[in-house]
Amino acid sequence: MTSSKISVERLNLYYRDFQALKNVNLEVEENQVTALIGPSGCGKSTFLRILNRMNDLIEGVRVDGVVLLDGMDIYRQDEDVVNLRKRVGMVFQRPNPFPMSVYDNVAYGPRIHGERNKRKLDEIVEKSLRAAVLWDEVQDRLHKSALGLSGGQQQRVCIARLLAVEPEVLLMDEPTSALDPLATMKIEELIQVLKNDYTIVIVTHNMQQAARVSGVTAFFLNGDLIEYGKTEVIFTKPSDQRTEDYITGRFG
Ligand SMILES: Nc1ncnc2c1ncn2[C@@H]1O[C@H](COP(=O)(O)OP(=O)(O)OP(=O)(O)O)[C@@H](O)[C@H]1O
Repeated sequence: MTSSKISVERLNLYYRDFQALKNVNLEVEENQVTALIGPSGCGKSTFLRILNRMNDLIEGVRVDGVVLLDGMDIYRQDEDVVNLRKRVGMVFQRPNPFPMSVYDNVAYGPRIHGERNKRKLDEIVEKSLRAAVLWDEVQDRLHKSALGLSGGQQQRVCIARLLAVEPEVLLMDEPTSALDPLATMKIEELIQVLKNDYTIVIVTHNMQQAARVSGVTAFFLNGDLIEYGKTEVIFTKPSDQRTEDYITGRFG
């Protein structure tokens, strides 16, 4: 049995008069990894940002349609956007730890949300770093700058920073595009572990990566969601010719 964590219904997004998403309908399953694939400019990142209202920060954006998170519309007027972004956190292409220690990066969110107790913060930092499979690598350098870590470690600091505020959904926008193959593999392994506790939506340009990490794949083209379904089906027997052309490398 699977259930939807997020339901997107009749979603349109405009950047001023340019329509970047066209009548998109998609169910994001709970405790599943959903991969968004498609050629550059098709609207993957725009769609990802819909899910925690990051597009609100871009001038000239207009959204219509419905996005339900656990059945509640996140675009309703009284939605608490700060709380929404705590529940639906985001990891970006380039690791972007704050220029502060590893510890302070991870403690940042809980502190903002009012946690002051040192012992409690220590616990949260350790738990989050363990969950991001980074603890063993950084436990003796917690108070050194996160910027001194490798790219892959920095990306895991960013993931630990998210986990520290106990999100429900993790949005990942090409999280390995700036990483070498070994660091990429570690993040992919981490995604497999995290999906037991979180609902994950990942944008990737890398089709092998989508096939490796996701259970569901959605293919976008020019702002349309062409189709989505079980990853193995999308990659072996897609129902739309355009999906087949894309996954077999005929364009994109
Ligand atoms: N801030 C913006 N203002 C105007 N147009 C934008 C803005 N951001 C994106 N677009 C346009 O919306 C469309 C979708 O862009 P988006 O970045 O979502 O695509 P993408 O599939 O994630 O691309 P990529 O794989 O290259 O990151 C593109 O045509 C892009 O030029």
